[in-house]
Amino acid sequence: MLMDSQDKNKNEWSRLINSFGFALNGLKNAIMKERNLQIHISVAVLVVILGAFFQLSYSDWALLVIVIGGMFTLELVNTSIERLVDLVTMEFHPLAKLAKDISAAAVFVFSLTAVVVGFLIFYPYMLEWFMGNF
Ligand SMILES: Nc1ncnc2c1ncn2[C@@H]1O[C@H](COP(=O)(O)OP(=O)(O)OP(=O)(O)O)[C@@H](O)[C@H]1O
Repeated sequence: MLMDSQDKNKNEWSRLINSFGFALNGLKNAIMKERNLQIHISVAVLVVILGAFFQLSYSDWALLVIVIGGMFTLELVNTSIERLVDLVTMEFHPLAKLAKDISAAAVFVFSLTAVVVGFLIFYPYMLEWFMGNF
């Protein structure tokens, strides 16, 4: 009985470790193949450097982390939808077009949101910096 529950626990752990492995594999594949994701990573790095330069507050960092994480997540979901559509059909199909276009629209809407949030976060710091330096 004790052995059974130990085996079950071990099984649960190995399933958990396996699913991390699958997720990392998906992440690696998307980063290596998706140009948009590479652009987002470069922009995120620049934004983090800018954040360090302006010494953002904890709450502003938290907002930035949510926006950057959300952007990556959405881009990964978009990539996954593109792959799924390609798996279903390589022929031209109006529904395939709609699925890809709407998925791309979701990324676009969040990108605009991220730009606005970024502006709202950085504007006061930039203003203060300009006031102090000019
Ligand atoms: N099977 C299809 N049927 C109809 N339209 C399609 C189909 N596949 C792609 N499209 C259209 O062509 C556009 C570009 O397709 P593509 O597969 O190159 O996707 P993408 O958004 O450029 O993604 P990526 O280049 O990152 O793989 C889509 O947004 C969609 O409008």
